[in-house]
Amino acid sequence: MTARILDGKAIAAEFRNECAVRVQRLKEEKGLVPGIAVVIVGDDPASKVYVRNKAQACEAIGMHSEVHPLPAETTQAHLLAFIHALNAAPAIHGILVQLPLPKHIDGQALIEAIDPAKDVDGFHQANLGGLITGHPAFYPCTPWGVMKLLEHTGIPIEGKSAVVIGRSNIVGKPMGLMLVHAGATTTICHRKTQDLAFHTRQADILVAAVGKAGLVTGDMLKPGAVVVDVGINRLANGKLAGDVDFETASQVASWITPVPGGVGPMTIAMLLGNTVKSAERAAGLGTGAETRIA
Ligand SMILES: Nc1nc(=O)c2c([nH]1)NC[C@@H]1CN(c3ccc(C(=O)N[C@@H](CCC(=O)O)C(=O)O)cc3)C=[N+]21
Repeated sequence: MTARILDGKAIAAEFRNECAVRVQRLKEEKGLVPGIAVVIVGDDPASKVYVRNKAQACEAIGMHSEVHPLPAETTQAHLLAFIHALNAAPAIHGILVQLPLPKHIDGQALIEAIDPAKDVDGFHQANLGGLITGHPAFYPCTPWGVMKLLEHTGIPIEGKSAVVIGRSNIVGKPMGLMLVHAGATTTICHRKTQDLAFHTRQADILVAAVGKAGLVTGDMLKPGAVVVDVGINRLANGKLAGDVDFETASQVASWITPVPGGVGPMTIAMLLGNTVKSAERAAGLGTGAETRIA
């Protein structure tokens, strides 16, 4: 079998176009421009690239975006005060604190300081907790983007066997919950899992979110599986690679995401979606179909 490419770049572009229409409607009907504030502490070079990409994506659909670069030695107290000010700013509908943060900063405390109604990353406890019952204010962008990719295959999730590799708070755990909500029998594997291949071979849907290049090879897959690669690993030669060995996996899978051009662009598109959603709520507009998963 040769897998079909699950083209995140194209699907993200389509979703961004839908967001642009919603931004236009907000402007015309409510005179409101959705706004996002990105706080970036220190000068991690990778973070700078991401933040620039996010800002460009926002501006391209007519949103307001502001980036607040703060020096690495900024204090926790200053950052908390900064976030409180953004919470109170009416022009700001989404607040994102770029991770990773310098070591002296308590990142969790910063995330909890964000108004959950502006937590467009979906990282606040109130939103991650809301995932349990299925009604958070915002879904975390990466797993939500994965759900959109799965939807695109047209393959029903209900009753399928899903395996997530990775148990992080921002990808693996919320991903597992979303798949459960969508009706998949779901296993979350992680570094303590005894026989990873035993589990992955059962998977109709496999999501790898570990950060280890080449972890998943074709021989570990069930023939016809849908394979979603969340990993972004910078190789020694400067190239990006996922957690999945594309060469062998694409011989066995029915659908597979590339890296780059798979999950990454979806993450950014979902961030825009969450910010537009937040602005729609502020304007008293509906929060219907676009908030549902799968
Ligand atoms: N508060 C916070 N929220 C985040 O969502 C967040 C964060 N911090 N810190 C860093 C990670 C990483 N992340 C990516 C988003 C898009 C691409 C992306 O678009 N990647 C392109 C390739 C980009 C390249 O060439 O480097 C692709 O996969 O095609 C990658 C990584 C969001 N993150």
